Amino acid sequence: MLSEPFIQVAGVIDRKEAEMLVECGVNYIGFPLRLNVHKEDISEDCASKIISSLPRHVKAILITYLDDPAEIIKFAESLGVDHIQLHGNIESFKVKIIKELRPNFVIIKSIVIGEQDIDLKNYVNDYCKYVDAFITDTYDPKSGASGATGKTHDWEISKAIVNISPVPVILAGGINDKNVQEAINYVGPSGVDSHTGVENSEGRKDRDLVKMFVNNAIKSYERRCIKASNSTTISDIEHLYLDAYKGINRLETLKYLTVDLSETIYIEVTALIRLLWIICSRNNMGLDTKLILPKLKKVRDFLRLWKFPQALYDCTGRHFTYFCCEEDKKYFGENNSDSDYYYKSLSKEINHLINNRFFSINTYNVSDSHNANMSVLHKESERWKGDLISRFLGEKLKEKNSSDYVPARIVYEAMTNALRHPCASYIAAASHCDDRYKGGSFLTINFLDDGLAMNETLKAAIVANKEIRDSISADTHFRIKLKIKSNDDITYRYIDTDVDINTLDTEYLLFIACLFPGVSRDLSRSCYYMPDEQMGTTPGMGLVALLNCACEVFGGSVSFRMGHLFANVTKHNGDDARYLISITDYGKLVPKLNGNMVTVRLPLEG
Ligand SMILES: O=C(O)c1ccccc1NCC(=O)[C@H](O)[C@H](O)COP(=O)(O)O
Repeated sequence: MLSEPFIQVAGVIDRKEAEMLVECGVNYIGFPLRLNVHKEDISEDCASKIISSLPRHVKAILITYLDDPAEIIKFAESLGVDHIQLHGNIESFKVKIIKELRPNFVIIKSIVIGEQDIDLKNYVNDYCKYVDAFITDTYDPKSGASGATGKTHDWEISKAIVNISPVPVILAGGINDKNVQEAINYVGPSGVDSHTGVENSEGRKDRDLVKMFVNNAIKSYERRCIKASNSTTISDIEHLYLDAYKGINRLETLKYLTVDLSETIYIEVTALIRLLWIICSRNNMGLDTKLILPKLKKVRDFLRLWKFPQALYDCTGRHFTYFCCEEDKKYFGENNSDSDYYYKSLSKEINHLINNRFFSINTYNVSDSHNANMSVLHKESERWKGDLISRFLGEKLKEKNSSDYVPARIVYEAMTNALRHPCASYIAAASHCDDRYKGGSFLTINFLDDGLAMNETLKAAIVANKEIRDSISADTHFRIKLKIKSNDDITYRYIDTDVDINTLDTEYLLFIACLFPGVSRDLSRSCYYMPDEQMGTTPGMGLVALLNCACEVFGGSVSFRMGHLFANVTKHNGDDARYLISITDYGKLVPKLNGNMVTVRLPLEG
């Protein structure tokens, strides 16, 4: 694991220089040794002495052209380093051997732009399994050097590598105090490296240049901007989020983050919810997020229509304008009163739910008071029984309402779970019609909370030896077919819901166990627990009822997002399994998400 922000300077000449780099805030020092083109700056003996004197937070990196795994390991260990930058043409199977022999080694593989004609995608796919990061560097055809050239390369190529690589990418080659900000903003690397760019005319590292290089790099890293596309869906926001996380600069540590919606001409409600979640969690950690609003007035009006300003206020206690970039504040008033004005002028049955695309986003603060939580539940599920929505659903849903299985029931079941288990401070419920999802037309209802992920809650209950399963509802048994996607592998397995949950070993199974009948008994940890008799539901059958309504009655799907796992549940047609659950493990690509996200999709006519 690399620390953040990654700022490397390579080629120290002596101990004094190394101390100066540390004082200036450099956290990685590169020692180019055993090279076949360059003369070394320092003897191996002297390098080893400097390495042993570095403070713990500064890491030494051995930069080498060696390509024999045993020799590399021996050399690194004799120097006292566990970070290696493989700068030569070492084959991937050899990198694999190093990783297997020394899993604790942090391996960075160089990709020298212009040196060889390689297929970048294949190269990245081939090496990424065994390396912790890539570093892009410049080839100088005149001197034949592939490092310390002082020359930049085509950043478009490095940017493409950042986009395709699942591991962090560091940018090197001609980087200095003057271009480092532009380089970070353009390429979006997870770290930067400089050698000759911070040297004076005598080839010694210059304190002022190093200081400016480090400070400018840090400034850029603190102010990352993520830009949404013109048609912004939840998966776009997810990808922006993934990309931002892929680097070592995580959203939760970035001091300032700007989300640029300026080009957006269409935005899904679920994308807004995802954004809401990101902004709220950052706000809770005291980190600042700014929004550049859509240029198109129609889209800014949609934000009002979906009550996004109000939702942000509900979740953070800060007015929407707090999150707007200075020049955008004029679009929304100093308080949220202009959104009330908008509603008054718009009402007219909210333009028949905006020309038949039914949009809503409601955010509720939830508390530890039973009455308050019941009123939240009541408010949202009653809203779904209202005339206008019923009429809309009656016309549009493929499976027409039957008295028991109206979407209000789905809303009720989803909200009940969100209120009971995760100890959340807010719950958001949003809905919209999406006619672009997998070619069909769907009503999408999205629930989001900021509490403890359901699988974590279950894990905690198991560890605490709590009674987690209700015996009556656990009598309902069925079989699930699991499809597990992890990296490039897909595996299938069957699981019956009558297994003993305490014996479930993997995280996937624990995740799935949350959907088993009867699970819920006492998962509430120390937070407020709503007695089942007051909720009026069978214990532990909330999620089962939700799956039953959405997948079987309406022929739709339910997706769950917990931690770094994502599961999509559909009715299974084929063997004796009742549901097909596809699990995608984002693994190390994303940190665990705090909270739960449940998305229900119900097919619509036409
Ligand atoms: O730094 C070296 O002397 C070196 C020599 C041969 C291969 C690689 C080398 N260094 C790799 C680096 O990480 C350099 O810092 C990188 O090439 C950037 O150098 P510069 O363009 O001078 O900033």
